[in-house]
Amino acid sequence: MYPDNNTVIEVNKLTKMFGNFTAVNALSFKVYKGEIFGFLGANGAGKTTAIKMLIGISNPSSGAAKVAGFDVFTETESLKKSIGYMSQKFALYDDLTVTENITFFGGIYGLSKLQIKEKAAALIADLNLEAVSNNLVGALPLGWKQKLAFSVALLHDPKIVFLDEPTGGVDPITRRQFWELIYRAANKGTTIFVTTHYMDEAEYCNRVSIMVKGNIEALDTPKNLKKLFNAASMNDVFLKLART
Ligand SMILES: Nc1ncnc2c1ncn2[C@@H]1O[C@H](COP(=O)(O)OP(=O)(O)OP(=O)(O)O)[C@@H](O)[C@H]1O
Repeated sequence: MYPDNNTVIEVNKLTKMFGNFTAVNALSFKVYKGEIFGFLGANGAGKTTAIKMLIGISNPSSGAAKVAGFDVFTETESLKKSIGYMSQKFALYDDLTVTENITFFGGIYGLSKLQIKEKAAALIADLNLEAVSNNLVGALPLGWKQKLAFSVALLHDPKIVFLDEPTGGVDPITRRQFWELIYRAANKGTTIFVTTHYMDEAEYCNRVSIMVKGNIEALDTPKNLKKLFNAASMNDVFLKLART
């Protein structure tokens, strides 16, 4: 399905130690253009530590990785320009309006004034935010904030967007709507690297890896993982692995 020349993330024995503690242990995997890659694991499994290395803000202890063609040790500035990032904890500025947030992040991403104006108009229309474009983001419902934060993370047309628990705290219908945006971005060729604790979302991914105590214990399509673990759902797969 995904030929090797479409590899956008290539990880080889990537490891992170904190003193004597191995938080991420020799991860090796590839992620492809336009793929929705689920990066699962229980609390403390090492997901955030791995993501920090992949987005170029934490030096690996050993191993190698290329993200969007850039080395995570030596080319972090170019790497950062080629990716988008959104987490549950840090997204947008509550005390700026919708338009101001878009303008601010567009500037950080190095877009021109004209590009920002055009992209802001398209984004606001796309998300049906016309009526609230001059409202403070802090006053928006959480689900709207998340959709806006995702769209802002895509402003500079990154090759890959990293989503660290992007849908925490909202209801299943709102999460489903968020995933519609993910599918649209993936269909346009953007790679989605997503962590989640919601197993229904794991089912939506093209492939899923499951980390247990710093190791990737399983990596395949949801369909194959269910077969492999003789499980009815990804929830069952996850519980079987997490219990081992
Ligand atoms: N800076 C640090 N120094 C020491 N230990 C750390 C540091 N950062 C993370 N850890 C430890 O590394 C392990 C993995 O943490 P990490 O935050 O990557 O897990 P996670 O899978 O992202 O968990 P969660 O789902 O709760 O976000 C944990 O045991 C954590 O305590």
